[in-house]
Amino acid sequence: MIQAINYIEQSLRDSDGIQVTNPATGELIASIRSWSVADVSGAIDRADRLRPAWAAMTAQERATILLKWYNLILANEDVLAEVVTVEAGKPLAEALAEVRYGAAYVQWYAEEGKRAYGEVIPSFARDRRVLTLRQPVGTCTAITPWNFPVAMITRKVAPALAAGCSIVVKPAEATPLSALVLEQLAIRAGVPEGLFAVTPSHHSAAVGQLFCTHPKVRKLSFTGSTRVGKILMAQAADQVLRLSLELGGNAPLIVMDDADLDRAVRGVMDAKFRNAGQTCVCANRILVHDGVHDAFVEKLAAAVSALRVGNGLLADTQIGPLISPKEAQRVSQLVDDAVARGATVAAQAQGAPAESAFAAPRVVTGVTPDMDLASGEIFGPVAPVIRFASEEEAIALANDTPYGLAAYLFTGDMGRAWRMMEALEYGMVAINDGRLSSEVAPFGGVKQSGFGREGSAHGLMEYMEIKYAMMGL
Ligand SMILES: NC(=O)c1ccc[n+]([C@@H]2O[C@H](COP(=O)([O-])OP(=O)(O)OC[C@H]3O[C@@H](n4cnc5c(N)ncnc54)[C@H](O)[C@@H]3O)[C@@H](O)[C@H]2O)c1
Ligand SMILES: N[C@@H](CC=O)C(=O)O
Repeated sequence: MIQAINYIEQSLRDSDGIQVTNPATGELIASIRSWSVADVSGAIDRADRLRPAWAAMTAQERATILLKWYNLILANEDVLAEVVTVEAGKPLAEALAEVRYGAAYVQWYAEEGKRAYGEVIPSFARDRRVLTLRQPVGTCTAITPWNFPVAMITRKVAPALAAGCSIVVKPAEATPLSALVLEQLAIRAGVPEGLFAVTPSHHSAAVGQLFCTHPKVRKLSFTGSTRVGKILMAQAADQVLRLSLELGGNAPLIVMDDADLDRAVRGVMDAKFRNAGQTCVCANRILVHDGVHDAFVEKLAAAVSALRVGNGLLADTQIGPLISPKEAQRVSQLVDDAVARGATVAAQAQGAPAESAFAAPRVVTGVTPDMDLASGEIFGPVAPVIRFASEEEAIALANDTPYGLAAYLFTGDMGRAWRMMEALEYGMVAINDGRLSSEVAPFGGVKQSGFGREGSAHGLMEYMEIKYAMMGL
């Protein structure tokens, strides 16, 4: 049994609760308490009671505790990384990178909380003074997915705590263990127990409804699918609840005929195959100019064929399993459907065991926009290649989706890069690079990829209200 389970209090274990399994082996790792809706409601009440004392502290006092939490996460990074690998499947090196990435949000917001400045505004009258101040939103809730079980929590909880809010988090059922370890480390750092509460539950839909309707909740931050985001948005309308929605994507990665092809291939390997393709910002459609299509596909095929698939705990694994056998089956069906409609599997990595949660990394050529492989979110290690003939066609293809999270562009012409970046209807555009996530930058989408930003100074403002104060002299 992994060392990390020792971090989880005995009281949180329950043999009839949520069964957490290792997607690489199907083995049961732990069984933990599933919170009832009434229990979660109690957690919200408790978080709300603890909030005023936390909000009354100075930003520096909160920062001191958050920095202790940051240091504790780093001191336990190997344990946390192992938990992430065992419950989510991603290779250890990637899991460690996620833990450090997640910790970076805690450090960033510990510091940024001290800069939640107000304004003194030139007045509209000689005898009046106009100013603004920032105040914490209040008691918050969050619902998070399984694909980044550490970072998707810290990038909500750190700004919430830094702003002076309390927050109750329901993690994904597949990955509650890293969330519980994060909570324990926060308590050890000095965050009052219950101010940041983790409430894993089998009752996702009912807890979601509670988060939208509980009278003490002032905000819900959700990361997950567009389907569930829409349900929550409808439920939140009744009490005009403040929302942040970080939803699904269908990222285009455009390779122009003037691109450095080796660099573009490296970009696809980063943007497509991170976490076995289970990332909201994963390149979902590789759009390649006719003039370089064959040369590019040859290089990409060589790189994908060389990927090593296996259990994430093994040192040389580059691609772990998907989150469940059902997901692997869904991804294979998408490829089969595209092939039946005329596409070709141009390359495939070896080593993915059949009938399991593993999916073979593949390059599929001859894909057209109407195929399900191109129009939906793949969430697996498959790179569909679509040809185009002009800059205008590339932009039209890229924007022809209800999603608008991330886009990638490879070109050697800086004028074209600027022009195309502006024309892409996406919240984030990476030029000549396949990685854009960072705690210093505003992460978020447009269209049906949601609204709100996480990371950077903008992420703190998601947890603060502006109060306008006017004083007559
Ligand atoms: N934009 C981003 O920052 C971002 C980041 C990571 C993942 N995602 C998206 O998340 C999705 C993958 O994650 P997933 O499969 O866990 O998504 P999901 O929407 O199925 O689940 C996300 C969370 O919502 C909960 N949930 C499920 N049904 C619910 C309901 N009716 N009411 C309330 N909560 C409910 C789940 O238990 C889980 O905790 C992908 O679409 C991916 O693009 C987006
Ligand atoms: N991968 C994203 C989160 C979405 O999956 C990130 O880089 O933060």
